[in-house]
Amino acid sequence: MSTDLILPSNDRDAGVVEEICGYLTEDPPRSYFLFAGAGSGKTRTLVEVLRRMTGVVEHEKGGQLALRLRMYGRSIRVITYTKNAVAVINGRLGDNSLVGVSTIHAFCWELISGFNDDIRAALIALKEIQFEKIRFEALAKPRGITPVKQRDLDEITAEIEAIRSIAVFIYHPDRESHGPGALAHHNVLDATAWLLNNRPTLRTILKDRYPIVLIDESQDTMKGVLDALMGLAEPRGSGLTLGLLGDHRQRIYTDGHSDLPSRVPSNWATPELQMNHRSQQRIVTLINRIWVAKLEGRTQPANGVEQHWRTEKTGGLVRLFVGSTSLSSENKVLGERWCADQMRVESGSAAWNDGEHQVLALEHKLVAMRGSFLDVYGAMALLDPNAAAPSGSGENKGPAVAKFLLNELAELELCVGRDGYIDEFKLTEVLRRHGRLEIMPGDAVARASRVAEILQGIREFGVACVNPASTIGEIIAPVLTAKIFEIDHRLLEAHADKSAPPTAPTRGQEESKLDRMRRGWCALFASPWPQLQKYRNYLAGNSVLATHQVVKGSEYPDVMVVMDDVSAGGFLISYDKIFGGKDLSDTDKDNAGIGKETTIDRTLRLLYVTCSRARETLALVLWSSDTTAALARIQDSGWFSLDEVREIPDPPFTTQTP
Ligand SMILES: Nc1ncnc2c1ncn2[C@@H]1O[C@H](COP(=O)(O)OP(=O)(O)OP(=O)(O)O)[C@@H](O)[C@H]1O
Repeated sequence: MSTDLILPSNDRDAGVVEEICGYLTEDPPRSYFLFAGAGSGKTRTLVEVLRRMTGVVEHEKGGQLALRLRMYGRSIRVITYTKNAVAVINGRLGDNSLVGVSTIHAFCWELISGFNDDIRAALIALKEIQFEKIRFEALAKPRGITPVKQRDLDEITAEIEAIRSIAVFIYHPDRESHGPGALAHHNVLDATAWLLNNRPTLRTILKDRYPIVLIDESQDTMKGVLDALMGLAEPRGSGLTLGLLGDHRQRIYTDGHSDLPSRVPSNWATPELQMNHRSQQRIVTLINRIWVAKLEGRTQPANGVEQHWRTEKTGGLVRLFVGSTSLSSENKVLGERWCADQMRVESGSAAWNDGEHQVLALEHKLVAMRGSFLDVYGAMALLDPNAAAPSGSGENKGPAVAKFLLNELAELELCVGRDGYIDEFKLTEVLRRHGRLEIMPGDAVARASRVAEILQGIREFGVACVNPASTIGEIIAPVLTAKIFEIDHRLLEAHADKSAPPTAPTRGQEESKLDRMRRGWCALFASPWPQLQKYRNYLAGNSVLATHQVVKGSEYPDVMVVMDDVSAGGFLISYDKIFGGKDLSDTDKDNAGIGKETTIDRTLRLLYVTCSRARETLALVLWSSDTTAALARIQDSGWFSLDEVREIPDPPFTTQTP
């Protein structure tokens, strides 16, 4: 396969929409797997197909299909990975009663909710399978079922008994459910997969309601549900037609099949999108080369279409910066600023100057350090490790106990001018929105006194706000004292408690939730006030910082990918191994030997995803444990030309004036 192609046209994929419409309207219809690489315009293709299949855009066979769907009260179902993607597709599609778009969780719950006896049976069956697996594995070992294993087995038996006693199961796709009968997200997917495999009625209901199901990001779709649906779509003409859209090069979660293309039945159609409409030529050639790279430890096949850039996008700038990972975190951040400065000089793009380029780091802590909100992030992670960081699903609310700091306080802050002046009109609006005006005393004297109390609290808040040295604890004190909002009692109690925080546990030492949260509160109240706003922005996805994993589906003009294995501290990903600064471990070699997924496979895909987010310029910053070895390997790889690679100098870093 050649990597650098001369392009005849931007329209080489123009026939794919019609090709897919043909498969869906054949008699019997034919399932398909659409290979759609990064920036290939999957969503546009999907929406255009749906428009034709539902009679919005004139299409002879599509019009007939729409008529049949309408006659039998059926619709086409589209399953996407995030709620954001649901909104994008619905937005582009407009009002269309013949198409239902949802996440897989919402889809599964829609199918099974209310069938409480079936859900119960599924959950018990799944627990019994788990029980048998643990028992079987334990019996195969010389020590047999040890007391610890027996405890695990007893726990499962108790869980089965608890499930038996539940009459009604509850679930909400957009949030955690609590209380008796509450199902976790994975329970719903597992139960649906089990029921589709074991309950013919559910299969009939599904086919009858949704004869066509199209699944976006199928490479990351939970394999249990995907397998059940793929089984239902066989043989052709069974009543269910599937359309899978995906890019196995962009698989970053472990839920999906490790090599989906190889599992696609041979009688399915496999159309391909060959264009990359997003990125400049240099970025497209880089991702093409990355994907076909022959690397030691790679088990993942290099199958997939080579992409073509648009004829007018013949530019693009890529630089790889390599520095020593032994530098302190602070120096790494300064080093990355130096890299951004080099990008500014070489690309002439003002974004690199103004810090408007998108920084992608491997892990939330690294992002928090680069975004100067590490104290607040660390504190939030202690309050609720599962809710402190954006998840990529678009629903990031932060720890529920800190809701006041993330919502009401942010609104209050907007009522304060730069000089600490309070905009009373805005303030009244905020108080009204939170129902605080309704509970004002009716009596005129009491009311005046209450207003004075609130204003006093707000004024003190305003003064503290404009002082960047204020801590979060100091900022909220007057707001709490004046009881301006209704606040979670846990926050109130924590703020009133002036005791010192418990000491952090040592490695391997257990810590109670109470102690962990107390440490979180103390750290939060002691954190510098300006960090809170930065943290809120990050949580809401409005920051120029993100982790590698949450950028699925996004694109940015200028991207810096920070590759720092040591600070990230994980073991599943290692950029240094890909770039040659670190040797493969024995486990990597063993896994590669038996064809099991390796660190190299996972890291390569993540690198593919991050690089393919860039439209114009891309800076890769590698913090390596052996810069000399890495630089030599990089030279051999052929991914970059010599003048695209820079060694990051030792600190102090000097930048050039713009
Ligand atoms: N046919 C087209 N002509 C011109 N631009 C297009 C076309 N299709 C898509 N684009 C543009 O290319 C960019 C990438 O499209 P899109 O985000 O839909 O790709 P994608 O396939 O979802 O990519 P990824 O899987 O990498 O997230 C967008 O800016 C989009 O507007």
